[in-house]
Amino acid sequence: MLARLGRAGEPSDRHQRLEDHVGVLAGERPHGTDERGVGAHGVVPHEGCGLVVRSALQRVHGTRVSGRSLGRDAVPPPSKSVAPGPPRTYGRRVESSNGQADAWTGRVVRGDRGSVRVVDAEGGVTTARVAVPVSDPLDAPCVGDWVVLVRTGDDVAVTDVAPRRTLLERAEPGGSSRHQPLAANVDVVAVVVGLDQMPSLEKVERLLVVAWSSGAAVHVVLTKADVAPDADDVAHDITTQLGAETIVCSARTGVGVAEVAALASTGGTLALVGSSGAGKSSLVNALVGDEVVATSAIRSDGRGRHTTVRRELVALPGGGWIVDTPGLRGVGVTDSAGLSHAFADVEELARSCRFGDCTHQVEPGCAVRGALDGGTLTLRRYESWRALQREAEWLERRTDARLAAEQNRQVRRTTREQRRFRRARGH
Ligand SMILES: Nc1nc2c(ncn2[C@@H]2O[C@H](COP(=O)(O)OP(=O)(O)OP(=O)(O)O)[C@@H](O)[C@H]2O)c(=O)[nH]1
Ligand SMILES: [Zn+2]
Repeated sequence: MLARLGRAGEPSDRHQRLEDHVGVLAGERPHGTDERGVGAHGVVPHEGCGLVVRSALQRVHGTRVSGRSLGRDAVPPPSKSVAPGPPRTYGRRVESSNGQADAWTGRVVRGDRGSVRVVDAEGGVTTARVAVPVSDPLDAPCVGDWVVLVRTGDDVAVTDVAPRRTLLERAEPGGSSRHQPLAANVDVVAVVVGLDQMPSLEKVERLLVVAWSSGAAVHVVLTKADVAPDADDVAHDITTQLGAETIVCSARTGVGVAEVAALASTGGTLALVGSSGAGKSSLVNALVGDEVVATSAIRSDGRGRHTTVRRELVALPGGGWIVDTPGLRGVGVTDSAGLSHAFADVEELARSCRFGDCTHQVEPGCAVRGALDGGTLTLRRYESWRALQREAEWLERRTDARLAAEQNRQVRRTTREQRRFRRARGH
């Protein structure tokens, strides 16, 4: 199995590793990154699948294009085509070493429990069973992942997931320390905020932390500008108070939609996050120019507003890809890396406090309190930072405790098995 990126590492280290893993399976390189070779990334063939995955991946990357291609003719055509068709570079059929199975690569456009839909180079979509070990929910292939598919008879299985360049994730609802993958290999995360209500800066800050934790670039998209005469003032406040780049748009009138599309137009992947009803699905429809995602307004059963149940990767007409995520009601802050980005101003102040372990409460020489007193930092932002920081720390402790408990269970299981084995052999 391919190594998964750990989330527990030092933020900068994690992001460096994310960068190092750029484009392992991708036939096209994400914008803002260099073309890199595959072999250097330590891609390991999946044990027992009988395929030379490494050379397959090299071929996908265009470093080894010669040789026989047996997949194409040996395999029934994929079930369906997506429109508009994805770039042909999205994956390629690859050679099998045993002549019994064949394999190819592609990108997950939709993830369901236990199965995924994968688009390949020809634009075909295949539903495949997930056959990679998933001990942590984060290991499960999710939308945006580059995967290796293997066909054996009628069975198509995902046998490998490429290391993720970026990963948008959230803490599972209900206070659990488990994390849920939302979208992988995203280049830009847009935090979508509906201007039909006065946006809560704390909520936007929370979403910004989640967005920055992914390792992708981040923008705030203020939508429904058609019902907000003060849209530009709100944008100004968000830019100055939260330090985030902001786009004002309306799915209804089309204002600013091209600007949002430009975030992904160089072939990148754009993910939308935001609370339920913010206007994400409507924005996807406006961007794609089609009713591709059900919006709240056309839901007929009247049961709540959680309309976008499926997070599908959709091709944008002007290039690039977009994925909508379900409305995040209670988003858990997943790690401190995102916090450092979303509160870069406050964390920079904290670094210049006199004491390294300053709690920014009563200590002399506290730069944070100094900024509060001097009026350059608002109490609102300071309190929002403290609250999210406490939450991230709590979650990290819970995660460590859970991982330790799982490790203990594994050790006990192995010891039990060894004992049984020795007994069976008469020792
Ligand atoms: N006036 C106005 N209303 C909009 C706009 N975009 C969306 N809406 C309305 O806002 C409501 C919610 O829009 P959705 O696009 O379904 O919101 P969502 O963020 O996808 O919601 P979830 O799928 O629940 O996460 C619907 O009634 C839309 O018609 C806009 O630009 N202007
Ligand atoms: Zn301090």
